[in-house]
Amino acid sequence: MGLLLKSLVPFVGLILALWFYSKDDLKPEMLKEKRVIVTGASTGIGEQMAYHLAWMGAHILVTARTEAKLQKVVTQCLELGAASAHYVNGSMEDPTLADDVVKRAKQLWGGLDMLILNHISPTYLKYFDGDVEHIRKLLEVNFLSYVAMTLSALPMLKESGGSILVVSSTAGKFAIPFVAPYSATKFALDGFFSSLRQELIIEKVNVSITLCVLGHIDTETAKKTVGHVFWLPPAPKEECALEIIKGGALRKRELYYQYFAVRTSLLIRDWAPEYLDSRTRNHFIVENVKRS
Ligand SMILES: NC(=O)C1=CN([C@@H]2O[C@H](COP(=O)(O)OP(=O)(O)OC[C@H]3O[C@@H](n4cnc5c(N)ncnc54)[C@H](OP(=O)(O)O)[C@@H]3O)[C@@H](O)[C@H]2O)C=CC1
Ligand SMILES: C[C@H](CCC(=O)NCCS(=O)(=O)O)[C@H]1CC[C@H]2[C@@H]3C(=O)C[C@@H]4C[C@H](O)CC[C@]4(C)[C@H]3CC[C@]12C
Repeated sequence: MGLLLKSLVPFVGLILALWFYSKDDLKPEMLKEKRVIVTGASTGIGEQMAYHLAWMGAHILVTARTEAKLQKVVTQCLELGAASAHYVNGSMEDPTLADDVVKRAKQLWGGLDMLILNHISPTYLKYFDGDVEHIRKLLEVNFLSYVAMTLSALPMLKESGGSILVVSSTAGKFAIPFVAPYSATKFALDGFFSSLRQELIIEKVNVSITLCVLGHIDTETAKKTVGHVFWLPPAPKEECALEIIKGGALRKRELYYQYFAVRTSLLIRDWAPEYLDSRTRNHFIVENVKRS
């Protein structure tokens, strides 16, 4: 036992040291003058990403449905130091919008360096009630429009050696109750974009894809939706937004936020899935969850 411990301690030390020194860092200059589209940026994490990109001096194009909110985000981005800031408003339920947004970027800048796919259609947290129309709508907005935007943007991203950031969730990696329709769309994103990443690598195309796996974040929507049913405190949206940009700029394969909670859950998922299922269920106050 003593011998095992003696040989284990330096080994763990070595792993920790390697991890610490291999940590890359984001330099704000990396985003200066970069041409970036952020979807779902009228509020929440998307809005915070737009502000971080602004103080780093990027060119920004934000999208969402609510024009008045987008106008405010654009004004704020310009005040923070964005190289330029514009918006396109519309619903991603409209299958032509994805291409329109990308065309606008081409018209404004002649190219694109980063595509941040972040928008989601509003969803509920409750027992699945058989509402297949809701699943169809979420697939359209949360999944198919991501694919459509990627297809339209790929030629410009190939030219610039750019990046695609796909904002996903722990609910796209393991079983979280009461979000079945939403969870299906996030698992679909992992399947599609992880496969596409493999193809880009095989074809030596210099476009990175970063899948961002987020835990519980303190956006207004999240507070309203889960405040009364989830025990664990949420993490700050401002820090989360910065970590996403950092992960994309450093061309990471996947980004986890909050890092330790999410990575630990993923480790448990592969080795003791039943334990992860029951631990996750225990984080919910099920008495407060609606049935329909
Ligand atoms: N908050 C959390 O706890 C977690 C969030 N995530 C992920 O982070 C990302 C951002 O989440 P969060 O900031 O909380 O979400 P918010 O609800 O705060 O923001 C969603 C954004 O999407 C836009 N949107 C909604 N419907 C449509 C539509 N039909 N077409 C186009 N845009 C639309 C909204 O603007 P408008 O209404 O004006 O259209 C808004 O800008 C999402 O991908 C989410 O899955 C992942 C894990 C946890
Ligand atoms: C509360 C969920 C996070 C669970 C988690 O990651 N826990 C840490 C791991 S552990 O439990 O094993 O320790 C949130 C995961 C998915 C979120 C939902 C989501 O992403 C979609 C909506 C987004 C919207 O902005 C807010 C409401 C959501 C339904 C959101 C609610 C919180 C989650 C269920």
